[in-house]
Amino acid sequence: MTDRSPVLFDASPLPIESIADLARQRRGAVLSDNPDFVARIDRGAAFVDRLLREEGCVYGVTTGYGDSCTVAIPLDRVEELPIHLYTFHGCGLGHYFDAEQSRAIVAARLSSLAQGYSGVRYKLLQQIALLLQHDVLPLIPQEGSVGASGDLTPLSYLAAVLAGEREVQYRGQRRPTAEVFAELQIEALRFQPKEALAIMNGTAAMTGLACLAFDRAAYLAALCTRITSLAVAALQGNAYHFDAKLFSLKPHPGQMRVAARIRADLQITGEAPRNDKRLQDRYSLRCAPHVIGVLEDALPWLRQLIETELNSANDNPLIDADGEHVLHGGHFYGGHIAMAMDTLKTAVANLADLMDRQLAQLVDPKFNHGLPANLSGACGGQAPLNHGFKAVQIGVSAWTAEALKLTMPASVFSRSTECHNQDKVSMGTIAARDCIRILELTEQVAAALLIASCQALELRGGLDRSGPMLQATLHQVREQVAFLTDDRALEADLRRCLRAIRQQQWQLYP
Ligand SMILES: N[C@@H](Cc1ccc(O)cc1)C(=O)O
Repeated sequence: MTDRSPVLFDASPLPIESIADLARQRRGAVLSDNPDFVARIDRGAAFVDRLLREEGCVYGVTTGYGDSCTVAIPLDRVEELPIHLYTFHGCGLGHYFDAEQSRAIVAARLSSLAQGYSGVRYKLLQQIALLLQHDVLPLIPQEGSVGASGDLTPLSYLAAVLAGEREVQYRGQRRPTAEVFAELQIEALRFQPKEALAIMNGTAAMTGLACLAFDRAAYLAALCTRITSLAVAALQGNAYHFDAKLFSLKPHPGQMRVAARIRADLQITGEAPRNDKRLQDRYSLRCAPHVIGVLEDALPWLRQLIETELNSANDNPLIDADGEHVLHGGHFYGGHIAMAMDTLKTAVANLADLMDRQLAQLVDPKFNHGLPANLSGACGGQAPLNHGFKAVQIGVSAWTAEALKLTMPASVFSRSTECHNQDKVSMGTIAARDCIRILELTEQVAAALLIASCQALELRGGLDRSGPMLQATLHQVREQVAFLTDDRALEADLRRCLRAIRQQQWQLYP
């Protein structure tokens, strides 16, 4: 049964799926009101207060930020400092994160602050939870983070909104925060001296995006496996390329899982014959488990990187209220997410490339073993006029090229910034944005392949030969997209199919 209970933020570790479910509005959000949790959070804020009173000096509270930490802030002005911090970072540009992405970002920040090492009040966590509960989402420009001093600029938009400033997305509209707060009777927060820094000085933008990317990639890997099975059936490929014994001899677990799924789809049980009539298919069929398997095998490692970041205190300085320490470090550095997203985007783009090659086999009478050119379903006098999937293949080539082009690692483009204080940075947010874009393009390729491979299977009259899993997929696709007889503009069909993929509408494998 799918869990519909609200995601609980109480410092216990959250899996990626909690953030993805929350972002997709399958689950709500609730902040723990357990008295021990509340007290633990507030102890951090109280310790910062005490420190300020006793020592009169705390980094980012009585000093300027980053390279400006040598500048002293007069004690009677420390309350103004957090307002300056989110204000001067209000310089993001580019497109805005969409609602789903913004929810993931806000939730990732709440998860980190709920660890209890950021020296913020429980009240601040409540204010963030309120945003999620009312679905009042900061309007955050995507560009302007180097992902090392935290996602300072994107997260300044969260800070500003908590304080009742800037703009939000609310019920599909872009509106001034103050107006929406007034409507919902939410009071703007006045930050304590360290609170704006705690909100902004972390990796939540890239981490929220990474959760969404992981979830989409895992679904795409399964979908690409199903598409491969459809293509093998439609091309009358050699199903024994996925033989269990064969895969036990090179036992990468994810790769073996992909082969097992294809075997189940194709209903292959017995032993491979000594000589199949199709001895060896092209690599985009024969090596599909070796391509999809790379992604499947990367997922557990990627999960570990993303979930460790998600459930970490990733700002600076950290406040250890129990040990009465201020811990100065660089946990805002998003190196792990940068590596995870650079890796994931490469693995996902390889799926696009694999499917692009499968389509090349399906549409081309030189390789498709007797299927009509371009998978056209037109007969008789109509046949010469019709071009079937010709333009779709061209589209797939373009989407694949665009995806592959974006795989250049972002993390190697570190550059010294902020007067050389941030002289090595992660670029993890750029990697995560690239990864999301590559996922979009690869989902487009998958939508096209799904439609084309179903068309091919039907042209082959192959329904009787294919097992229940392929039949189920064929019926599901037919609910969205009719068989292509005469040429028609396929954009609407592609978009319907794409929507189903994005909503992960089909349960593909148990
Ligand atoms: N990330 C820096 C703080 C910082 C904040 C805002 C800046 O504009 C620059 C730097 C640190 O903790 O060391």
